[in-house]
Amino acid sequence: MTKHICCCSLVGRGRYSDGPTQLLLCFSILFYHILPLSLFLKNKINSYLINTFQITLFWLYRILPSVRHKPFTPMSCGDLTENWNEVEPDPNQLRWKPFIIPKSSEKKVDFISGLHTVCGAGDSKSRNGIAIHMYTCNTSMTDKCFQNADGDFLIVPQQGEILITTEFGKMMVEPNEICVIQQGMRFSVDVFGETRGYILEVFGAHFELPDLGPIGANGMANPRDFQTPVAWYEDRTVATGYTVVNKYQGKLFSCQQDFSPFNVVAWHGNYTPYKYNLENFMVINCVAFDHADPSIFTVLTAKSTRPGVAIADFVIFPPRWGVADHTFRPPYYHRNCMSEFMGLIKGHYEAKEGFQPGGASLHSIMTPHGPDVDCFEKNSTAVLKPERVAEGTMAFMFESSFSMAVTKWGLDTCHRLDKSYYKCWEALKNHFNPNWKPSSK
Ligand SMILES: O=C(O)Cc1cc(O)ccc1O
Ligand SMILES: [Fe+2]
Repeated sequence: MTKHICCCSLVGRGRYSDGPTQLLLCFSILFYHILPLSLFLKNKINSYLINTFQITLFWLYRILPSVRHKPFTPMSCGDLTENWNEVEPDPNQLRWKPFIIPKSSEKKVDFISGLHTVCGAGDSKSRNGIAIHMYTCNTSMTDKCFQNADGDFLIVPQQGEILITTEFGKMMVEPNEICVIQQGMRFSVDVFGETRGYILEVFGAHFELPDLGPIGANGMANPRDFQTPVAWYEDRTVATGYTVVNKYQGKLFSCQQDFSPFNVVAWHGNYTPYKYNLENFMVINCVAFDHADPSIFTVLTAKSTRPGVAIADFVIFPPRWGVADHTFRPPYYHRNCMSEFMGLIKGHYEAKEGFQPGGASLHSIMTPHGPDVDCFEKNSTAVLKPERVAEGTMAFMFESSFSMAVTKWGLDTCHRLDKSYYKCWEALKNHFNPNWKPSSK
């Protein structure tokens, strides 16, 4: 079998080299995977293997160490939570209308105050779990940064580009691109209007490319298409106080310091933030008959310790050709041993009307779901010629082996739950005909 060398595992937990710009600083090494590591580079051409050992290391050469700050004190968490027992469990199919973005003329909301937890499971303390958040904001973070001590954020902008200043440099991330800010990396978000997006947070694992198995050397998300920032720094004293917000054990804390944390003059290593344009996804799919599992659309996965079982997969439904013969081409009706949270960046999802950009759906473990009645009827009799599917659209799924609980905000106080969702299947008819014969194969 072809040996594929394109697995990039940004694994491990680094410690920041956090002192003055000398080489005598701490670095971390973690022996984790048996895969070669590749480094996401600032340009698309020069992707290369950093080495063939199983290590994650990084050095940050900075002007002042992060330790020079006043003590952290608790602050309001708003709608951000890791309490999965706020409301009773709900096994129903759930669908949300587009989440409301506050108007800046009414209320200034930045990326942090605009975080709302929709659902999740597990726990940041035992380093095993997942949380799904929406961010809806209208104002840039000024003299304020965020760090997540609990896990990694995979950010999916849906409306409005976000300019993320990180300790490693700056990244502009537009809708149809995604980025990952790994555990502990400090960042600040600038926005340019009403802004909305989705966040998949994983505790205790990092995102990596899925193993390609029989696909071989290339396909799906290729390592060369991941981009990482170049070092950017400011040597800025902030006499009025710079605020560092720390998400720690599911709660928010803040502290003050008198300098910008974006004071990293240079960095080196393979534990970095990175971004990826979903247009670069090389789609693999059925070219004969039947409907492949959407795992073939996995962009990134956060593996659990159980082989083959993900804490969470980030899966997309990109524009593609549908060519399958003798096949009902849209998704099948199913119950899943995984939880499926779906969002829509743009366009229209093939299987359902009423699922709108900026909205979401959750089909929990073993909750039945599938195409709505119109999609079923239309595609049951459609002539199976080659057809473009999902042109101009981008839906995605956060698929998790965890049985997720929905928060009080998600079920109630966001006021976006579409209570009529179940009706889209009510008119499904019985078409069973025991005498039916296939006309031709
Ligand atoms: O439920 C969904 O819409 C997502 C999905 C799509 C698909 O093509 C097959 C299975 C699946 O869960
Ligand atoms: Fe599904």
